[in-house]
Amino acid sequence: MNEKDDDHNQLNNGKQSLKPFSSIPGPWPSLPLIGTGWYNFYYSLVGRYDLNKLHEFNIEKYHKYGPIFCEEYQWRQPVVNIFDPVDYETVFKYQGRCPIRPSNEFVSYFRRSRPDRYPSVGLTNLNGDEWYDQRKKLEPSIMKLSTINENMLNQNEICNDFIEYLRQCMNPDTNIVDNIQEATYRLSLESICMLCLDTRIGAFDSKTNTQQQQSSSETSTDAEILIESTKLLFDTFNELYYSYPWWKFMKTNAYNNLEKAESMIYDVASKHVQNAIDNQINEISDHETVLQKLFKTEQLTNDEIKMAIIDFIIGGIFTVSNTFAFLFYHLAANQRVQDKLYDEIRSVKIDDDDNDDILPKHLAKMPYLKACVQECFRLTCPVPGIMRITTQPIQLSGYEIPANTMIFAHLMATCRLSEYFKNPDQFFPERWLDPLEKQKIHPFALLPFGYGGRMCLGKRFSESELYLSCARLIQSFRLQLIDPKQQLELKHVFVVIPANPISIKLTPR
Ligand code: HEM
Repeated sequence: MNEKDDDHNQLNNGKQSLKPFSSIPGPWPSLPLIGTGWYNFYYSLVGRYDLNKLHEFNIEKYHKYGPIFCEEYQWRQPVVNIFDPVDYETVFKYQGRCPIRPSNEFVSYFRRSRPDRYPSVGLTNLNGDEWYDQRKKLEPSIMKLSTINENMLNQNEICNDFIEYLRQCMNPDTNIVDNIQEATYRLSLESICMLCLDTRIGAFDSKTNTQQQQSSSETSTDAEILIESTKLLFDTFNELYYSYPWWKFMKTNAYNNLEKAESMIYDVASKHVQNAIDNQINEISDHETVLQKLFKTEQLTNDEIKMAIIDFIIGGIFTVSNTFAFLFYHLAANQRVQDKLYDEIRSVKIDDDDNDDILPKHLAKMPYLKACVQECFRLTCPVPGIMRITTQPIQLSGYEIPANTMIFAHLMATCRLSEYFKNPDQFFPERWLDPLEKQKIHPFALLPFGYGGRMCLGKRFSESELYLSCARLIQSFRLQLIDPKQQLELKHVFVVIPANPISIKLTPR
């Protein structure tokens, strides 16, 4: 969609039949100050509303009100909730040159209070021309396919260490790895640091169990501090984003934890970024790292580069590691799919198996692997939804939506509804490969990384990391659940993660 198209007012199409904004269904009445917040409060009293189960509650509301409903949040600010891919298409196609995503006010507030550290609130929290300017400077450094492909050999080395780390974690009698997420956090942290800094942060160096970490932070490595602080950060996001903003009036527990997590991440990450800056600034290497590319970008200060990389690290740990955990669970729970995937990997590597490395040329011949990752995103997308503020009047599900309206697109819920996906609870990668099945899926029904100008900056890197590391793991081990009937429960902590540790039996191939 170009700017000229954006100027076109979408409301002009079929205006006569539009229903007014005020007639959008939703909880009622809307009270002074708290709007329809009483609804969530009422359901929390009867045990149905729980911040960690928001993803389920949203599906309940869908069944009650339909694919579009309006709620009013603090100070009666209306929020239009949508579930229909047709409406997603409208929102994302008419978002203009600078799509507006409401910032995390609490992060912005904290970062503004530390101008000595943060030159701005960071790309994720910027809007308008300031966002556009930063995005144009940062995007080429991390979204280029050549950057991602050049990183593949490094990523293979990280996979060797990941596989070795799993061998160490495994119970030698049963081959069971308890809590595979502890390993996937390390994998995703090591990978994002390698991409951005061209340095190994040493995430697999020490195997400290969670109990030890809790009792003594001195035993934690830098990698463990980054992982634990990121977990704490997302926990506080959940509370600060979805609860009443008491933090604006006094420092709440959640806000104190946000300060603590942001500060710990800054201290550790900025030390590593500074080391990389000192070591690499004049280094000539066969490929340019993200850091070196950022250095070449005119008008980016050292502090801006540091902050961008810190935000890439924060963005890269939690989302990718939990996607890995989901993916390994689905493959362990679906032996038919895993066998088919293993056959695909073997057939691609059969003429070229000097070592276990998987390179872009191999990935290009692995459509089933890509379908497995796609299906994992559909069934268990770590980002449950995306918010936007409309930049012009639009129509959604036949209702008139004025400019400046807050929209919540419930991406994850859509993927779980039979209205949009056949047998939505089944892990069935073939739906993405069979042309007849695929054409029944709306192109905007699965958008794990968002869409358009504000789409995730880590999309390319995350996909390649997921493909490669998954292929390497399946090449080395058969994955099995200890209890084949074990259900995957989800927990909403701003993103969606497994509610309980996932234990997997890894039988060497
Ligand atoms: C499975 C992995 C990931 C998922 C599912 C994911 C998903 C998302 C989503 C849904 C958005 C919002 C897009 C929108 O508003 O349209 C986003 C934004 C963002 N992501 Fe990711 N992400 C992932 C990994 C990463 C990684 C590895 C990085 C590190 C480079 C990253 C960096 C960012 C940044 C910087 C933004 C803000 C972009 C902007 O506001 O312009 N993400 N991500």
